[in-house]
Amino acid sequence: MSNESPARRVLVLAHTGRAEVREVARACVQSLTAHGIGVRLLADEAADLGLEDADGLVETTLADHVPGEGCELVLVIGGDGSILRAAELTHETSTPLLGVNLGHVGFLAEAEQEDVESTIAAIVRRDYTAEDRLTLDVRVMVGKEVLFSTFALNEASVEKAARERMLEVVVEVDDRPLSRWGCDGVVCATPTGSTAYNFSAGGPVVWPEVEALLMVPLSAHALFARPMVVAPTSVLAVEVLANTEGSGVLWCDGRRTVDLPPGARIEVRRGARPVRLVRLHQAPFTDRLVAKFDLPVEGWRGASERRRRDGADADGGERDA
Ligand SMILES: NC(=O)c1ccc[n+]([C@@H]2O[C@H](COP(=O)([O-])OP(=O)(O)OC[C@H]3O[C@@H](n4cnc5c(N)ncnc54)[C@H](O)[C@@H]3O)[C@@H](O)[C@H]2O)c1
Ligand SMILES: Nc1ncnc2c1ncn2[C@@H]1O[C@H](COP(=O)(O)OP(=O)(O)OP(=O)(O)O)[C@@H](O)[C@H]1O
Repeated sequence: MSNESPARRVLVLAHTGRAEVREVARACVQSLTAHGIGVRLLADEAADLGLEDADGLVETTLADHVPGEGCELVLVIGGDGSILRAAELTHETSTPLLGVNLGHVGFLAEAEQEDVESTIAAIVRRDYTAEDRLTLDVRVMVGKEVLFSTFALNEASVEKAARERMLEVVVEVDDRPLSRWGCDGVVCATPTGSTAYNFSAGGPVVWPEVEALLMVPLSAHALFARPMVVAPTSVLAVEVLANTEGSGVLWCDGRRTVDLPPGARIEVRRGARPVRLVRLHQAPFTDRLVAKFDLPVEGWRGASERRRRDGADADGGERDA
């Protein structure tokens, strides 16, 4: 490994368990270094990529390294799970994340596999912006003791631990009790997470520029069990009843977890530190939703479609009957 310190440095994180990801990751490392940009790799991923002995502009993280420190962005090669993992690894440094989707959905990714070359070119030209995504700060209290604290980019989900028992909770907004539910769980989500677990639970899709916190119950056995949207300044809480047999489990972004004993109280508020996602194009969120969820839009006749057709006609395209 080299001791030289490059003027520019990118952290490359890859889902190295997959052969096609390894191939794309190696190509990205080669291309970035060929443009004089330093690449940092996690030590185990460098080994998986066969780059542990690479020198020049490639460096691996040392035990005392904060992975994203000193890096202008993180190139994440994988799917949404990889981006959530990257958010965890770099939360401290708020280094912007640029996802290249080699997963299944890749809702959070900005580029697809076929865009790798243009993505590297945009990095080289510094032709990108970073968008702040609202996060959650999540704290689990048992009595006065803080049992666990973490952040979430998608959601904090309080779930029942045993499949044969409902979870008994009281939910609270801004220090006022709202309702008591026997349920499978409660999802507290961000706008970013609105298309993930919240979406499956019947919560609303929230455009990312909206600042809000969401709360949606999972299979609540109750007449009032609607998805809720509250101000970003609100504080949500879910209390697992103290005198209940069912205990629970907290999951944040499907990654950070803790068991919830009866009496646990989970507090969720806007995170102090956003996650920054790199934008390469200014494509509207609506287009991403349509593309990723494969929504039917044939027959739409809006203004931009009319302009597009008029342009095609002027170029000799066929006119509609
Ligand atoms: N019933 C459900 O829908 C359910 C259950 C558990 C977890 N999840 C989600 O899985 C996430 C963890 O993702 P993973 O990839 O590590 O696990 P995973 O491999 O189990 O994938 C979960 C799915 O959620 C998608 N996803 C993740 N974040 C998304 C987002 N912001 N918008 C749209 N789709 C998104 C992924 O692409 C994937 O298809 C959690 O944060 C949670 O939102 C969903
Ligand atoms: N280098 C890695 N080592 C170990 N696990 C990883 C690595 N990269 C990603 N993962 C984990 O693998 C799982 C799947 O990640 P991936 O990004 O491929 O998501 P996916 O589910 O295949 O795609 P999508 O989420 O877009 O549908 C996630 O839990 C993620 O945290």
